[in-house]
Amino acid sequence: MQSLTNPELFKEQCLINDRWQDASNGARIEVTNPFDDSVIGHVPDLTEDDVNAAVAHSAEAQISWAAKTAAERGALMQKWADLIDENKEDLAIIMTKEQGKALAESRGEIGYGNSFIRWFAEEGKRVYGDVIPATKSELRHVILKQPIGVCAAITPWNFPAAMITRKAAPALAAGCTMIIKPAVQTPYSALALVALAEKAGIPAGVIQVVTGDAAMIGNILTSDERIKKLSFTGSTNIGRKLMAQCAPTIKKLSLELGGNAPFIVFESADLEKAADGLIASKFRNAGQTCVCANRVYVQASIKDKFLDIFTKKVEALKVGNGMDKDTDIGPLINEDALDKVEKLLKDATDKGATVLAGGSRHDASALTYQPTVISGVTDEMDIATEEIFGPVAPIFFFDDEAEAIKEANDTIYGLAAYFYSTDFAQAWRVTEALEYGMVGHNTGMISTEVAPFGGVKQSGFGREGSKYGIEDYVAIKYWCSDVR
Ligand SMILES: NC(=O)c1ccc[n+]([C@@H]2O[C@H](COP(=O)([O-])OP(=O)(O)OC[C@H]3O[C@@H](n4cnc5c(N)ncnc54)[C@H](O)[C@@H]3O)[C@@H](O)[C@H]2O)c1
Ligand SMILES: O=C[C@H](O)CS(=O)(=O)O
Repeated sequence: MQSLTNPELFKEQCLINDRWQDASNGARIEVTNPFDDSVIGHVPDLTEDDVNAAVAHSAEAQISWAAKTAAERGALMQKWADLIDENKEDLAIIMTKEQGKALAESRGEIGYGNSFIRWFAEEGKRVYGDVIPATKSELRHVILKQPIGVCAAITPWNFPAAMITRKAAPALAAGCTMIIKPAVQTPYSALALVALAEKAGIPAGVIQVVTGDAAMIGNILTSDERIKKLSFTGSTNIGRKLMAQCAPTIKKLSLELGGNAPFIVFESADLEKAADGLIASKFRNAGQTCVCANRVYVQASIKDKFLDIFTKKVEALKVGNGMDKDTDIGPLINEDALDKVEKLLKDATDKGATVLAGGSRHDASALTYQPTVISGVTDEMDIATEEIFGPVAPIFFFDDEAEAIKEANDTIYGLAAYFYSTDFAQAWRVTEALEYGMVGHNTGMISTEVAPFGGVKQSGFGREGSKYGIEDYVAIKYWCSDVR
């Protein structure tokens, strides 16, 4: 890949144990740039034997990795984080080339992803147990927390780096090893991160990336007894499937799944701030994030004023090549994603919605779409229940708080929700009433390594980041001892 300061970061092989290798049968998968459909390169289409070898190396490496102290693991993780910081621009270029997002967003994701490595390098030192007061004079009750062992991660294309480190960091800090299967559309960010982990001195087999047929690799990662936990981030449909595949071996599971975030603008809101927050939440990554505003509810009493402010901001957004510094919105990931956006929009307008801005493909390239606002959206439209995963803001209207809460909660999902209000009594009521794992109040950007990221209902379970995130990678052992 041209334009990299450190071309060695562009890996077209997988690191299995201590060797960068092709698939044993030489099979390869082509990877393209979603902005112009140019071929970026190829990655191995690994065989079952190749993936099973990675599992074996992971199991072997886990023993010595767990034997290190948390401080020793943390020091190696900090070296890894230092190398990521040093190579941030190259990592961002790789990400924009393979995923399409604006370069500024890629830089942001690299920093966000690295924050998990630094956070858990420290959290690993705080995996405390307990000594419980004796129930009898001769008995001692002690609680140990130990690493659960070999872990696997299956990650999506929309955040090719952060979804990797948000899983690998707590796993490694706890003394686990990790095998990662990135999305086939965006493998290079994962491979570059692992190359830097190797350079930092993280031992062979501790963190590996396997590329190839998703179903085949998934079958191995969900069924192999040696793998004790699977962490999946992706669609709810695939999450259900993987959950079922993990059942026979009772694997520990974390599921970060789909979303359908409501974004509520109450009449007491600062409308300028609300419009800025909606731009940030809705159009980040061209609307391809699990926590994007997916349904916008505007109180009827301020709808005209808010829509005027918001629509003008949407029309100012620039669509283009993510590598151009002025680009706000890059391409969608593939033709299927674009087709879905067009189908949802046609269904909505056929059923009476009105286009206030955008509404069609952009001429910047084949997979770009105009940032779009539609109003007069109703529950009868498919866009009310489906995750759009594109730059379209559907506007609903409501009269009172009770109606807004009822509408906001009317979904199988429960990942993120947002509302703007300067009435703090209302803020307490609304936050407590919203059935979501995360609530943004007067902000459209909530994600940080210090807070627990995750959902309820069919958005999954488990939490990533925060003081809670490492708990998913340890097992509690109760030791009862008669000291007579
Ligand atoms: N909750 C979160 O933190 C979060 C974060 C990012 C994305 N997502 C969700 O992910 C979805 C978009 O990402 P996507 O299109 O990559 O999702 P996806 O579910 O299609 O794919 C996610 C990962 O699963 C793999 N996969 C697909 N089928 C598989 C199978 N049968 N066995 C094993 N692995 C399989 C894919 O190759 C990819 O690596 C959206 O629904 C979005 O909301 C959620
Ligand atoms: O798409 C899902 C990501 O988790 C979004 S965020 O970058 O963590 O907000």
